[in-house]
Amino acid sequence: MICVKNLSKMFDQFTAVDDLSFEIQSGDIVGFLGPNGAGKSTTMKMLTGFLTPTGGTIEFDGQSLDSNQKMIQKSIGYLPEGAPAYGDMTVFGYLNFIAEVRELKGDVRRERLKEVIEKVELQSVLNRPIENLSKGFKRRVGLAQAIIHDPKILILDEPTDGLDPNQKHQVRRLIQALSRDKIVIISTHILEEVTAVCNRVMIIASGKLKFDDTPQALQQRSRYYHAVTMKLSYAADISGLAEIEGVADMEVDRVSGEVTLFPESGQFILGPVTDYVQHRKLPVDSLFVEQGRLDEVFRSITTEEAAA
Ligand SMILES: Nc1ncnc2c1ncn2[C@@H]1O[C@H](COP(=O)(O)OP(=O)(O)OP(=O)(O)O)[C@@H](O)[C@H]1O
Repeated sequence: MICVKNLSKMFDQFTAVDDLSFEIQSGDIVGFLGPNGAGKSTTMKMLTGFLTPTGGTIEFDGQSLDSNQKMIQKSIGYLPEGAPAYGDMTVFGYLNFIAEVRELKGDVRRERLKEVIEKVELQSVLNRPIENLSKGFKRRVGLAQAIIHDPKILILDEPTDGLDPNQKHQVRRLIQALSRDKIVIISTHILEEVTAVCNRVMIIASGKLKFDDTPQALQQRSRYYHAVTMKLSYAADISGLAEIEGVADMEVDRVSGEVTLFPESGQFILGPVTDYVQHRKLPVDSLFVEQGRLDEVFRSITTEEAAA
């Protein structure tokens, strides 16, 4: 378990991380979200012992990071932002070097290297210098070095940054497969990533924790949660839609032409809306219940902070 209390980091007079407190249990895959400059990387660097906090405490299984850094770092795998590596080394040379640094020896090292290379699918580039690889392969090499010693805690700073959609999918699957019995913390700008991979979301803005709950709870915060959106095949009189019982508001998207009906608090309006549409024979092409729009909640949570 990771226990963080009142963590802060100042760079001169600037507060990058401001009084963060949270606990993370084994099995948690935490999505760490926040706008640019929110303090995600700084927090991750403090969790991994690369940066010393200005204030607060970090404990792993009851042991303070401050006084047990070397021992705790052995159980952490870290993919820093941008996945830095020694560019002139070959992929195999680099991973072998990291395995050595992680004190893996003999058969265990050979086995781990084989396993990780297969898992991250690096077989085709093993003898190529890292600097000549595509961005996607560089990220994968970064991921491989982070997991080589089978750490209990994985801290991944934007692991899918710069990957194409197929590679993103592959890395997410890999993170999910790796996550059993581990703590995984990933920072990302991709909101869909948290619903695809994480069971917990933490949002920070200006160094402060603004949200800490499940991805579903985040979606439920959206004003679109359980709204009904429909598209009509041609213009029709829709004024009555706003009068349906349980409907609080109606909006028409000028670009897409979609009509969205927002429910009153706690109401589920799909039934009355479909009844109305059928009864009035409205020319509806598509109609669905919204699950909540993450970009909208993210904006409202992080700009509340800016306004505060
Ligand atoms: N070494 C440093 N010296 C001074 N300021 C720093 C330093 N490192 C980070 N900062 C500042 O601290 C703030 C938080 O930076 P951080 O990199 O943690 O944000 P982030 O949430 O990871 O952002 P991004 O999503 O853009 O990677 C930023 O304003 C950044 O400029």
